[in-house]
Amino acid sequence: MSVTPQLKDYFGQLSKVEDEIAAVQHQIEELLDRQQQLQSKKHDLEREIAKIQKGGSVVSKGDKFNGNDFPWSKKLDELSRSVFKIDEYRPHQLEAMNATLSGRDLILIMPTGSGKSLCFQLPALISKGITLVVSPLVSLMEDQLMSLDMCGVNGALLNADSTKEHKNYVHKCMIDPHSQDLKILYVTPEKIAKSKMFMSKLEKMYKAGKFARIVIDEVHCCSQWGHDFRRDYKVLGILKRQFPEVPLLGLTATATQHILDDVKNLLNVPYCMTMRASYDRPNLYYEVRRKPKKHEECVAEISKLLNGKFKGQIGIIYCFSRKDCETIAADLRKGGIEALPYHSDIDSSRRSQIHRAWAKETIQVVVATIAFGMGIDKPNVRFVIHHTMSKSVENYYQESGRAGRDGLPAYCILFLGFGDIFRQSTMVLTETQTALDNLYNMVRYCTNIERCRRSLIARHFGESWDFSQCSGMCDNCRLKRKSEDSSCALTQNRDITGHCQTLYTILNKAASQDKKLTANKLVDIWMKRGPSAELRIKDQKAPFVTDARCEDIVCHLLLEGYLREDYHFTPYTTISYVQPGTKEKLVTSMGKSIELTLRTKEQKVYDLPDLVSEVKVQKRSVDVKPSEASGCIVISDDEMDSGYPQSFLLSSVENETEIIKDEHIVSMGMGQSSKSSLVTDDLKKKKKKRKGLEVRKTDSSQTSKSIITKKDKTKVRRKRKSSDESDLNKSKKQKNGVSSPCGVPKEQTCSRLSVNTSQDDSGNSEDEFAEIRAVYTQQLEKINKIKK
Ligand SMILES: Nc1ncnc2c1ncn2[C@@H]1O[C@H](COP(=O)(O)OP(=O)(O)OP(=O)(O)O)[C@@H](O)[C@H]1O
Repeated sequence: MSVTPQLKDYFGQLSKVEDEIAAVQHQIEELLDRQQQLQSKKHDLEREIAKIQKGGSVVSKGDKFNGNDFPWSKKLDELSRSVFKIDEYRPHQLEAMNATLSGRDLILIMPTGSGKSLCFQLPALISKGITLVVSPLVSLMEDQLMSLDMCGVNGALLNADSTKEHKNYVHKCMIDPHSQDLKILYVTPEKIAKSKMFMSKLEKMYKAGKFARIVIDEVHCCSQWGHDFRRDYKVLGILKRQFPEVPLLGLTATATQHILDDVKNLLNVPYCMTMRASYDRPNLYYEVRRKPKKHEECVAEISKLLNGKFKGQIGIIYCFSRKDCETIAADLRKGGIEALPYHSDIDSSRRSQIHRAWAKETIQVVVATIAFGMGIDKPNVRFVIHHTMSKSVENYYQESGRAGRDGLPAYCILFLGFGDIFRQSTMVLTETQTALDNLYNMVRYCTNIERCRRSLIARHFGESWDFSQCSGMCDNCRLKRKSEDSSCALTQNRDITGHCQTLYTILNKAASQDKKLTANKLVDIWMKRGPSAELRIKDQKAPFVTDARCEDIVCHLLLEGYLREDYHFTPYTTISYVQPGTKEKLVTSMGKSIELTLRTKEQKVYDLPDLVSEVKVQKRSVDVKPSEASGCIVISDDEMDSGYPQSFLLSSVENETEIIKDEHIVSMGMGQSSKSSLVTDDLKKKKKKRKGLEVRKTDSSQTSKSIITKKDKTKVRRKRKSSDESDLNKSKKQKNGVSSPCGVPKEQTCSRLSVNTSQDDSGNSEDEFAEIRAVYTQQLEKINKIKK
């Protein structure tokens, strides 16, 4: 299609508007950050003032319900101790219970594992009559009934499997004004939606003055904008319409403002009270890792975690499919890890068996689909690993939130794989209108390399949260903290317009041959490899970036609308192809430029052979300097100038991602072959004086060289200790973590680089996690101080 002047004009205007929107968006982000900081400061100041003025009580919205002077307060305290064995309420529990006991309709939003159930279970014992609890899963209700039973509370469940006798008993309790037996009745939403008989019993219960409270668990399921929409939840509005006098309590861990408004309308409680606890789970450490391309490598990385820093600890690995669960669990078992799969194809008795084995800690890890979900109430889950990213931020928050319910540090590690984006998108495509947007928001969370992950989650749920409170409890903040020691900016924007144009050329060439390309195939053709040679662009050179970077670019272009997914349905599967997006003309005709934020320095930790202590990165090769076998060597500028040590030229070391191995070394300067002969006495003396791990930049007369010197003996020793015997024997070839500026062109190398431990659990993981624990403890102290 030719571009007419009018069209050109419109495109020009569109481009300007888009630029302005981007600029405004940037300002909004900055202002929101500032707002978060100010609000947090404001709350701290208010607390301090309140402490002084009121002898410690905190002014907050829920204050009205915060007291202990309600008619039921004494009984509430008694029962919490005697029945539930609880000495102290958690934040918002008391306010929520007082509000619902005062007859207020309330939606309570508290993080996973924060104790929402108590907020209706305890009031149920105080109120006259029966509390009706609508819950989405029978297993969830059964778990709760089991715990209630252990506390001596009489609860019941009605579902399709209930026997006639059980139904009769429950119906009798519902309508008999004298029966005080039953306190809590659990039903599925289907029961409300489909059983007229049950509704008539509820009417009678209402008339008999025995309808104490309506509780809707996982209340976000009402909204089709939510991540867990249940059709039958939509009819629950009937409850408040039929029983307006009965207080309603909605519970959820996740609801954006938009979902909340929707839920309130659907439930016929548009003006009900909302209590929202912070989404932040300060004890959870969030991290996103790039998923290794090969399945075996990914399993190896996970095994390393499970046998390393998570050894002896209990956790969950979430996978995309049932097949993935089976394969990964089997592979982990081969490596000696007690892992079992859990998914909906496994029959329910076996599932319960696996759940019990995990709960009793006879297995270390459950490798599960999201079927292993709601209602998991194990307090000491120390890690949740996502082998495949979740389909929305809400899902991720819920799934990862199963870690650390005891409040102690726990780790949430997500492996982001390029292909997983498309596996998920073809899956969620037909779910709800917003499913794809939700997925793309999740991808945005994963690909964000700048912002604090907990503030990204908080922002997603519309919460103002001061990200400075994270202080290193997510990978991005940790890197930021480390980079503050160096003089380099952590990120920089790169122009990727040329790459985008190349991709358009490839896609258009494919279209002209009536072919469609998946994202992976597009990257292959762009990288000039794979079978579809006829689609390669003749004059185009393979981009001088890694696979990973190519994928980042495609991903960014998708998220920003320069590319789009185009789905194709076959009788067996759905395929996602990539097409130019709606913004194609902006780039091809209007000269619009596109930028992508990248890390200035790839703070990757490399496994270097022991021969290497120093790396100088050039385009596709890396010059290394030999070290002594211990890996502890100091090379000063003088030594460099004096011609020591020899230089090795490494071949085929791909920027950023490759592990540098001995076989990469194709030449050694000046024929040096014995590493022991490389170490002079003088050097040995010097190395003892130095400590720390740093990268220095030295300027020779011709070029500026990036040099990494590895000086931390203790670190190296610790690393060596941790690797097994055979590794030690092979130590001439492997495992000596040194940070490298690989991938950064010479002129962009930094004077100091720090180690990205988020990518490394081989060497100093214990140090790293000790550090995280220390940060966490500090935070906890801060929080406790504020609370007091
Ligand atoms: N005040 C408290 N003190 C100590 N433990 C508590 C307190 N309140 C609740 N708990 C315990 O915390 C655990 C989690 O509570 P609960 O299952 O109610 O969480 P939840 O908020 O409903 O989580 P989810 O959203 O994941 O279902 C339970 O074992 C519960 O007994």
